[in-house]
Amino acid sequence: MTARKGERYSLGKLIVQGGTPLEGRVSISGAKNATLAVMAAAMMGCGETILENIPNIVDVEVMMELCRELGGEANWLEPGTIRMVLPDSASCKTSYTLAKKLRASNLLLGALIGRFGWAEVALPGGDNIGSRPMDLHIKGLYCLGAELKVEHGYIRGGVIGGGKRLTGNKVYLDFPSVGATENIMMAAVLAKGQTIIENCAKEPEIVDLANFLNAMGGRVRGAGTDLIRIDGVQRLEGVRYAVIPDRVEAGTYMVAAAATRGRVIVENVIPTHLHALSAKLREMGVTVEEEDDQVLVDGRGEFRPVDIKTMPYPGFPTDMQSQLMALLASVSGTSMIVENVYENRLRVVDELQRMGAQIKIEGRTAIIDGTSELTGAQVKATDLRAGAALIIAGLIAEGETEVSCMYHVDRGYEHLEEKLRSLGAKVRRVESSSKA
Ligand SMILES: CC(=O)N[C@H]1[C@@H](OP(=O)(O)OP(=O)(O)OC[C@H]2O[C@@H](n3ccc(=O)[nH]c3=O)[C@H](O)[C@@H]2O)O[C@H](CO)[C@@H](O)[C@@H]1O
Ligand SMILES: C=C(OP(=O)(O)O)C(=O)O
Repeated sequence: MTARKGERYSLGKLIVQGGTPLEGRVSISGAKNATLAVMAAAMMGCGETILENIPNIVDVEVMMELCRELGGEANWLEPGTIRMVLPDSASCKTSYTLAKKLRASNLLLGALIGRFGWAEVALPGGDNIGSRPMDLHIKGLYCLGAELKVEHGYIRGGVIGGGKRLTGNKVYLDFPSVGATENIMMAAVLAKGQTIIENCAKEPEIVDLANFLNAMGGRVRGAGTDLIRIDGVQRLEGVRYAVIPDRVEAGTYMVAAAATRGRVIVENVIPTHLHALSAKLREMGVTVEEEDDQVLVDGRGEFRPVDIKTMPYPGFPTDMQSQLMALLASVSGTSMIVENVYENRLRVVDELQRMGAQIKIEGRTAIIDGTSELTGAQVKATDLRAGAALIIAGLIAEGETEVSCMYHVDRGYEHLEEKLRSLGAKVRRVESSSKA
């Protein structure tokens, strides 16, 4: 596949001309967060794995680089399809340089310890949206017999007393952490005996990972409920697998359609994954109709303000909160958003205020008074979803908005400009030489 580095590693800005309702159809790419977990798990298989429906985004590129750094192979076979293989001679070490670029590098911990009994991984990066500790991952892996130390920015360690295989056990998570559930699942799938993860995460990405591990020969049951049971197997085989569609990308286009008072059919989605968002949009007065693998969003009506609390799945996703805030900033009346997952995920408010949004923060709550018109301004993406929110705000604002720090957005949205332009949006990328 030809490199498209100019686009994917862009430091550029997005210029958004507001005022055009989005109309048409948009097809949703594979889920970033499912892809990254499945890619980590692919490194546990003996032989090559072919993954389909893979989005061409920066985080996927970095995960492929991490696989190569470990001594494996990872390459695009065609758009949407990658091939990965990690041999028995893998190094089990990831560098700070790569690991810091994304959150999901932390999933190599469970994958490597599960397969090789040992790992040394640099602490991950990802969005700066609040404290993102690894204590639940480490405690969970300790229950399976791995002793891990955090030293000099790395998590190092392996099976207590040496050896390659962990031992299944009961793990209770204090909070249903997505990453901790994924790491423990991967470590447990090759452990001796049975592991039970209680109060685990229930996100669709967890179910996708379980399906992938099972396709490789694992025995994982209960994914999607709050108790996962895993019977350890001796080995996993490389397979061919297609990841689920991205519910956050889908949700972003749904909100953009509503915000611009447009009408868009969002295709290649699993509508049940979008229920928390669809319910809120309907409560606002937006028409949302589901059919098989598509959702129609029609925003040509009167909107009411709503209140939102972010929660683990099936609650309202934290990853959709900023985008909805941009929409609510244009809805008359007072709406409230309570961010329960990350204590610092309201930083987008400062940027929306530059565009004239009337939003106050009290603790973890944003109080949005949607009476004033948004106006185009120079703003910066403070994280991936904040960037998406500012683009939505730009689409409804009067005049031109310049969203800088687009590298955040490039971590998670495939072909963003093309997709927006196909819906009639006036957007263009301008390269810049600095990250600011
Ligand atoms: C790559 C990926 O899949 N990222 C998603 C994943 O992130 P990630 O897996 O990092 O999110 P978690 O579910 O682990 O984090 C949720 C909460 O748990 C806390 N926590 C987490 C782990 C831990 O050991 N200790 C602890 O206290 C975090 O501080 C946070 O407050 O789920 C988040 C919650 O849906 C999403 O926003 C991210 O898009
Ligand atoms: C927070 C997110 O990503 P990450 O966990 O990769 O930082 C996100 O996808 O919104």
